[in-house]
Amino acid sequence: MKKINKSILSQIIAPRNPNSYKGNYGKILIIAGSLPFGGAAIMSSSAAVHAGAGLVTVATVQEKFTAINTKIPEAMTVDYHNIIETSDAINKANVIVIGPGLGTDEYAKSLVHLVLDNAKAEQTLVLDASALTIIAQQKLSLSQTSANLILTPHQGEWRRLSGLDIDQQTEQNNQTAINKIAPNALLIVKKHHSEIYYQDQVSQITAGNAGMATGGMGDTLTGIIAALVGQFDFSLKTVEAALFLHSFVADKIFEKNYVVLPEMLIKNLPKVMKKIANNTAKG
Ligand SMILES: NC(=O)C1=CN([C@@H]2O[C@H](COP(=O)(O)OP(=O)(O)OC[C@H]3O[C@@H](n4cnc5c(N)ncnc54)[C@H](O)[C@@H]3O)[C@@H](O)[C@H]2O)[C@@H](O)CC1
Ligand SMILES: Nc1ncnc2c1ncn2[C@@H]1O[C@H](COP(=O)(O)OP(=O)(O)O)[C@@H](O)[C@H]1O
Ligand SMILES: [Mg+2]
Repeated sequence: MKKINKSILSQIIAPRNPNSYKGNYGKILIIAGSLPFGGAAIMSSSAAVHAGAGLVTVATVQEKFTAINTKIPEAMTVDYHNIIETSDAINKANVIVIGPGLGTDEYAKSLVHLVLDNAKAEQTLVLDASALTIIAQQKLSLSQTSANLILTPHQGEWRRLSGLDIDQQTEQNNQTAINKIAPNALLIVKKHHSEIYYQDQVSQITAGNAGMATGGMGDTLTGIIAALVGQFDFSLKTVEAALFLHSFVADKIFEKNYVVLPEMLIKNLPKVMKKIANNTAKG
């Protein structure tokens, strides 16, 4: 299994073109949150904004708009109960994230169907958390969508999707399972030293720490992945860089802190990315 190290960061994260504007850095739509899980939508969208996404829209329940607007004024909001506005936002996005804090009720299920039915080839779709649980419960096929697919289950969600118990989640078994579920998808199995499976290539990050074992850390990762794909386009390397960046920033924080909270990680993203981009520029 290939190990992903720090060098991946400077292969992807580059200085910005002086003549660029927000439209050059990705339109991200994050379909997330529900009454009990407002924080997931906040952490995912805040991570996307701080990792450099040009425009971020959160589709969620109206009750959470004030919290989102207060915490992340950069992000726009759409009421996901308004199907016309949500469909329009799906059409306009470069990257769509669905699942963090969405819950698994009938309405959440209909949103997962809406996205799977409407995502287009030039878009990237990140399926996380509740969306993965819905796909597993309903045995939904992922073959009808032509978008680039990124699945980000933790080991418990991967168990639901693949039917593999955690001690059976070996490289070989995971590869066979993703080839059956969605052969063209990029799969991240999240754990200590997360693994990436994509078109017969398997890689693993060596960064990451137990301080990250806190609610919202995966929601944060989805925002970082979306932001990097929005800025640097979909590729295995872009997703490897996003996964590594998440744990790399967390490791720096963990040197001096007992736990790594999503907010601490998110706040550090612009500075760490600037340092990487400066090094990239130096060659
Ligand atoms: N502040 C918030 O709004 C938060 C909302 N969250 C949302 O809560 C919903 C439920 O997600 P959960 O992941 O909590 O619950 P799940 O029920 O999907 O997964 C937890 C189950 O997986 C098992 N498991 C095995 N290996 C694991 C691993 N490496 N990491 C995590 N669990 C593992 C656990 O033992 C447990 O049985 C999702 O929509 C999620 O996005 C969470 O992200 C936490 C924070
Ligand atoms: N002990 C650990 N070592 C390294 N990374 C960890 C550890 N615990 C959690 N993480 C990382 O934190 C994130 C947790 O994701 P997830 O379980 O989906 O969180 P949530 O749904 O609460 O946002 C994953 O990226 C995972 O790899
Ligand atoms: Mg999660």
